[in-house]
Amino acid sequence: MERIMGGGMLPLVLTSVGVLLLYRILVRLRRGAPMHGAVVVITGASSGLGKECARVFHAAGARLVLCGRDAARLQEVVQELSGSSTDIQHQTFTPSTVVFNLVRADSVEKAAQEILKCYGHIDVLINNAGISYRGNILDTHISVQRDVMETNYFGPIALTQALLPSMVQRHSGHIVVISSVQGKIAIPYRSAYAASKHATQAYFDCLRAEISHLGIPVTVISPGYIRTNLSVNAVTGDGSKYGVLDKTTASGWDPRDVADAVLKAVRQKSKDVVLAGTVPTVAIYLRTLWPTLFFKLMSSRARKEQKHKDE
Ligand SMILES: NC(=O)C1=CN([C@@H]2O[C@H](COP(=O)(O)OP(=O)(O)OC[C@H]3O[C@@H](n4cnc5c(N)ncnc54)[C@H](OP(=O)(O)O)[C@@H]3O)[C@@H](O)[C@H]2O)C=CC1
Ligand SMILES: CCCCCCCCCCCCCCCC(=O)OCC(=O)COP(=O)(O)O
Repeated sequence: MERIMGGGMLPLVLTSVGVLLLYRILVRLRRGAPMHGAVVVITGASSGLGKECARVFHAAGARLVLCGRDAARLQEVVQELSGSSTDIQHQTFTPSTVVFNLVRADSVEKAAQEILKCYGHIDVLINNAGISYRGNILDTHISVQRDVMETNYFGPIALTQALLPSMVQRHSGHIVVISSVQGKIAIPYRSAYAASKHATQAYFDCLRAEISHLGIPVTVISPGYIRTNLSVNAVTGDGSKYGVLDKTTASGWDPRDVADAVLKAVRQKSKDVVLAGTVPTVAIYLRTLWPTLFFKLMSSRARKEQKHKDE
């Protein structure tokens, strides 16, 4: 045996162990950061994409802090997650909840302190909460433009700025924001929403650059249509609720698939991710590479939509 090991087996064994180790390192690098025990804060966790993100991060073993305006609906999510057992490969933790309205600056500041008290620190902040809008600029009250901006832009950036110092102090953390394809291209009759998402993209791009040396990644995720109640909950030009499940929303991506992609982006610390089909992706490139054609297409889309409304 000694002769066999000495005469050729040893290099073979060492090479095999080396290859196996390399393989395990590559698999770990591909999978990205582990989520087990990570403290993950999710806003807008009571429904839609936020609720699905809660499900996938919970299953991955994260310690969740779920945020929303409605305490009862957040508790329902906690009950659902605590009762679920499918797909779970790790020890799981019962989520905590923090109830607050993103548009109220004082409540955001208080909520940030409450969030930090849950586990003493946070590892990942997922700014997901948001509201959409349907309307013609000519018929839209300026207060509606401001309200959408408060929910989708000022609220998330206020929460980010309130939580960031604790991440900087620990030299650790990760900021994530759910933007939209409409943070990259503006389509007619979505002025308030598209403007808030463009502002979101710009702010978090600046933040990424400013804190990259601190080892705190910033991930902007821009999905296309997702099958949620976003259009039902959208506001119109006079501030009333739109209340319609649009065909584009109803035929959108399954929120579970989008949540899986969010988990992957967080694990891999991706910087900017577009989760959309061919047409929106081509439209994003067209906006930069051939803007005159893009603007023509948008004008034609606006005319068609207006004609449809007039009929
Ligand atoms: N659905 C889609 O087609 C797409 C959605 N997105 C983005 O995904 C994110 C999630 O939306 P989605 O799940 O689709 O829609 P939903 O309407 O299902 O969820 C929106 C969530 O935001 C929360 N929210 C709304 N306003 C406030 C507020 N003032 N303060 C605190 N929380 C608030 C709601 O919580 P509650 O009412 O309980 O307070 C709710 O949980 C949004 O940022 C949206 O822009 C991006 C691309 C496409
Ligand atoms: C293959 C040839 C392509 C040529 C490109 C032509 C340009 C076509 C325009 C496409 C517009 C896509 C819009 C996508 C919008 C979107 O996905 O928004 C996601 C949301 O946030 C949805 O919110 P909403 O409230 O609007 O439902």
